Amino acid sequence: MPAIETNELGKRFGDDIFALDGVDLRVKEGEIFGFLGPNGAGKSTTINILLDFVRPTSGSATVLGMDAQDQSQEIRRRTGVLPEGYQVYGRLTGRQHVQFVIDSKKVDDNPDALLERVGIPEAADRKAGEYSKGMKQRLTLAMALVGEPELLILDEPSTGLDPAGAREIREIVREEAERGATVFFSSHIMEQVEAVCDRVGILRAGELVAVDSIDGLREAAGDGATLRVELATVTDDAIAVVESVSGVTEVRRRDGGLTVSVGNGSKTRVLSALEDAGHEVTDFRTEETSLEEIFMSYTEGSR
Ligand SMILES: Nc1ncnc2c1ncn2[C@@H]1O[C@H](COP(=O)(O)OP(=O)(O)OP(=O)(O)O)[C@@H](O)[C@H]1O
Repeated sequence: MPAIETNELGKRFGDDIFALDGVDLRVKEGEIFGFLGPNGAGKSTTINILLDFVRPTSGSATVLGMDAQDQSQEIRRRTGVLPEGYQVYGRLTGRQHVQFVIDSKKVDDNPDALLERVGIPEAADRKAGEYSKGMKQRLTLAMALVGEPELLILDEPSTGLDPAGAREIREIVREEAERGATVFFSSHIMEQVEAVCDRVGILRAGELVAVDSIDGLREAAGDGATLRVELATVTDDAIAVVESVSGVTEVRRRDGGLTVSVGNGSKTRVLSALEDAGHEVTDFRTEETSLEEIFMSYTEGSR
């Protein structure tokens, strides 16, 4: 049974905003799934439908094998959610927030242990209205972790966090997956996604344009690569030589060398063209396509 499944899911706002258009998504049990897409692609709308905060206009969705609309209460009981833009209750303390979720889920977690886990134990007795943005985000994560949920749905969990906070989130996500939970999270931070996700889905203008492991996406993106060429001296002539090699799509001067985007088969031609023109190449290596480049290729309309 998939942890999340949508069938031809569609959502229209008003007459002409198609937030989702026939999305078929399957998230396997136990995996860490990154849900990517540019602003307005429909990520939050999808998440809101899974949790029955928003009703679809077509298609259907199941979460943990249950219908997202008919069994939403049971889904929310078994799911930990970090919603986008969660507003804290300014007058309640951090501990009271977590205790509230503990009580509503009828579990007996220790709120202080959860606040400790997300890195804000010393703020337990302070009013959440006084928390910084990152502290509020950490508090919201602690609330999502209550009751060891089978599924975690995190909408932009790293928003507002400093680098240490982002790393802690990655650790928590991994720990949760090791415990057996499925983690579904949306993010714009590609390094974060690349570091923890088993698979990613890329949404673009309401349509799912790719679903695969990052390596799978890299393969599908073709044989294009980025070359790093170190030269004894970088000159305009060297740049012109590289630009004239067939298959080269972009040449950038960076630090003491060149960063070159090339298609399949052009790598060695770049090297020989430079040497033929009398330029001394001191180092030459291929860089892996980053998730960010893959993301851009799917979402900028270039494929
Ligand atoms: N309540 C609403 N009323 C009208 N349009 C809406 C509503 N909620 C979302 N939309 C529209 O649906 C589309 C998808 O929005 P959504 O918030 O799902 O995108 P997103 O991928 O989560 O974006 P972001 O990365 O900016 O959070 C956008 O065009 C948005 O304006």
